Amino acid sequence: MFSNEEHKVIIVGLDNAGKTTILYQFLMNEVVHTSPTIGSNVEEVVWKNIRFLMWDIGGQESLRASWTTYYNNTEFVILVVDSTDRERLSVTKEELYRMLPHEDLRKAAILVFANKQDVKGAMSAAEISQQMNLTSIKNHKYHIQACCALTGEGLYPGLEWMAGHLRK
Ligand SMILES: Nc1nc2c(ncn2[C@@H]2O[C@H](COP(=O)(O)OP(=O)(O)OP(=O)(O)O)[C@@H](O)[C@H]2O)c(=O)[nH]1
Ligand SMILES: [Mg+2]
Repeated sequence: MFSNEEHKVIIVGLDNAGKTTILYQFLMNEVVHTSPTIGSNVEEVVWKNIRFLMWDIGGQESLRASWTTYYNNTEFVILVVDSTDRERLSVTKEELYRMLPHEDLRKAAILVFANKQDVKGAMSAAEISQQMNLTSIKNHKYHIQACCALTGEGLYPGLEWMAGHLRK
């Protein structure tokens, strides 16, 4: 059955995590030159006849308070983690657990991308999952996927997971 429905996705995470790079990999299968996002980018990504409306939101500290203004009707949260940034993983964790109880995200499923796996010494998805205590998440569907936005590796397996968890 063909569904014309559009599935809203927000892409969040700290500055420099690779959110914008991921959005444009999905859109064009290319690495674009990025600069820090002020505000947001929005693009429609169509994959296997599924339409995702993807909002890529700036992750700088001063912008994080505005993330909530994007939550309404969100079906998927893609949380992008810079797997090389051990120092700030706790900040990402705080941001995640601040988001989860929000009423507008009550039904959202969470996909965590452990990005920058091409960098030597990057934390594995398992390590990030453990540090972020993802198994404590009880009221949301979630999945963690290792990826590299520069090559695109791991990105489509992430979309595949989302496709399996569309809101019915
Ligand atoms: N080595 C490596 N670098 C990456 C990867 N993904 C993104 N980058 C680089 O990381 C930097 C930041 O990427 P952006 O996509 O602009 O990050 P962002 O999350 O959108 O940042 P803000 O807009 O400030 O929130 C850029 O130099 C990217 O080329 C990756 O998988 N591996
Ligand atoms: Mg950006």
